[in-house]
Amino acid sequence: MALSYSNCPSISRLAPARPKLQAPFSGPSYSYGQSRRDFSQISHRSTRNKSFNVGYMLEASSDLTSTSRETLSKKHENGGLPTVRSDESKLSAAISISREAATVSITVVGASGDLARKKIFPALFALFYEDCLPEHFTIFGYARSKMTDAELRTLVSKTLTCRIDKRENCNDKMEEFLKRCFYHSGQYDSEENFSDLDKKLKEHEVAKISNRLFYLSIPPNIFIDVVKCASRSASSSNGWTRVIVEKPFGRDSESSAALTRNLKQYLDEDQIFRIDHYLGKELVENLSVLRFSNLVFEPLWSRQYIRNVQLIFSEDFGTEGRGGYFDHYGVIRDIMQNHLLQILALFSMETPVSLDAEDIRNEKVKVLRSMRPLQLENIVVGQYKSHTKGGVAYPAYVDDKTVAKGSLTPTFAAAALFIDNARWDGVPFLMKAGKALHTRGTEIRVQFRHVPGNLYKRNFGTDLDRSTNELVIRVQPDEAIYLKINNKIPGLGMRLDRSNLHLHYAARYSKEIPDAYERLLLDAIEGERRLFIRSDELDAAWVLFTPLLRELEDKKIAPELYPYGSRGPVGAHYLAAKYNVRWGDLGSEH
Ligand SMILES: NC(=O)C1=CN([C@@H]2O[C@H](COP(=O)(O)OP(=O)(O)OC[C@H]3O[C@@H](n4cnc5c(N)ncnc54)[C@H](OP(=O)(O)O)[C@@H]3O)[C@@H](O)[C@H]2O)C=CC1
Ligand SMILES: O=C1O[C@H](COP(=O)(O)O)[C@@H](O)[C@H](O)[C@H]1O
Repeated sequence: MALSYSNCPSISRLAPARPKLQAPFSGPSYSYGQSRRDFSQISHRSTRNKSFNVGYMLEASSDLTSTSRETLSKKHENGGLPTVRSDESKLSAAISISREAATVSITVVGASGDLARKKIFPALFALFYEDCLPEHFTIFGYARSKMTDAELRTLVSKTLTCRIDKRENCNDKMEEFLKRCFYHSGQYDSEENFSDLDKKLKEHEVAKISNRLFYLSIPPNIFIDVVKCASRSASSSNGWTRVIVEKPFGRDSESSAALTRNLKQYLDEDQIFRIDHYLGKELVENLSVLRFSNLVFEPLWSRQYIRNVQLIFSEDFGTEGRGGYFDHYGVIRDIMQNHLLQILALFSMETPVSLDAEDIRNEKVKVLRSMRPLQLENIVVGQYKSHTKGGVAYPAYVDDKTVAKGSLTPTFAAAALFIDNARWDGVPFLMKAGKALHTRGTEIRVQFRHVPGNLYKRNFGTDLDRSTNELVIRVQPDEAIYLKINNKIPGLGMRLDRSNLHLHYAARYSKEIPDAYERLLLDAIEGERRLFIRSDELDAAWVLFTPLLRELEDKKIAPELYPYGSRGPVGAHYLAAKYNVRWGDLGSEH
């Protein structure tokens, strides 16, 4: 059955970008560009917007033949709104032909591994299920393990699931998807093996243009070998070649800079898609919408009204199975320096000029560069120890055989960070991240200041803090946004209580929320870079954490032990108390 994109959900999330200043077809890597998801919006947009949609569409159509590209380019240069209007249907037709004229080959390097099985193949299937993959696409698994195509398909099929709201034809769809999956076994440092892959990819690239996406789902020590071999022996000869790089992006400023330098020996920055999957989470993406499209929030978004901001990550399981990796990095590098810091940057950045990837990333870099590097007195580290509960014995971190004996690696950390700019001067941004805690969840909590001269302060008793407003963005699980307000309890008396204005996603939206990897894979295929980390962002992030990480290691700071399944070390409460903050209770809406 021929596939079409027609059912792929239109993405109102991709708002029109600013017109590009450079020529749309310049540069070494083709930008297959924005999706037909954008094109589906064209007819709803104003004439004014159409002018930059042309730029957008031109970029999108970089896989057109040169003649049609030139024709489209000329139309753009003419500034030609009238032309655009009259030629809209021709343009759409040309673009749809162009899409048929390109194959996208997706190679998952490290296909035998955990992430590939758990996240990448299921995300690709979900995109296929939603008709979001191009008509001509092929998926190749690449790793050292010996496997046939059939064995890969069996491996992959075990983790595929169908969308809960659309179960029809699920098995057919799975079969169809699996038929497009192939496997090539090879070494990560063998150009010859990548040349063989190249030949196999070519056999499946039926369209005129071949675009290639490599997903590096492998340990970081082999990133460069793979990039070197893939770029020399298996990059596209007439379309784009992009590489998704998984974290960790180094261990500190130096190693991260070295990684970037080495990647750039073989790739241009715009071919590198550094993934932080938290940026693909629905509520993280919604942060900007909440802030910049609701008048009620943005005016309050500063030191004037916000007392503190909390970014809390908690997992109710340990490092099971990933101790080897984790012990080399620890929770500060694994969660704080990337996932939580990225959320912080989006939360606190100034209004970008537009929703264009570069404009957003410019603002993120600015705010990161306004932050104070973390200091030892503003951090508490912990490590889980064994604990028996209900007759079940839970292991200590150091019981993991892949973890070094006597390891001091933190599995928990709490930190106070500060942004030294006019908007946020003096506001503590508190981060807390831990494994093997009592619950699983990620939340952003915004505690507002007291109401000055509050007429009702008598009604709150002595604990004024309980009467301040709090905005909670529950990133996961059970996505929700709620605002804690004070309210009069109905009746003849004047008693107040705390109530929540509540947006509960499961109740409000029937559609299942896509996994972060789906969104990010689709963006990478479409050349949308907004949710990927630029190298200067990464540098700025490491500057904040590197001195502290070095000090922790040099001074061999011992983590405070906490029982598996507990709420973490008490030191985290002392740290918060130092800044007059009480941690929000994750998952609790009271
Ligand atoms: N798993 C997860 O939940 C997450 C993982 N990541 C990152 O994604 C990447 C992949 O993670 P994950 O799938 O867990 O990793 P794995 O440890 O499962 O490794 C993936 C594959 O790489 C090959 N490999 C493993 N170790 C080595 C080695 N020392 N030298 C050469 N090849 C090796 C193996 O394939 P073969 O032997 O067949 O060649 C393995 O199947 C990593 O960078 C990780 O940090 C990021 C976020 C979450
Ligand atoms: O990047 C990582 O993220 C996972 C948590 O991701 P989530 O989407 O399940 O919240 C974490 O378990 C892992 O240690 C870390 O490397």
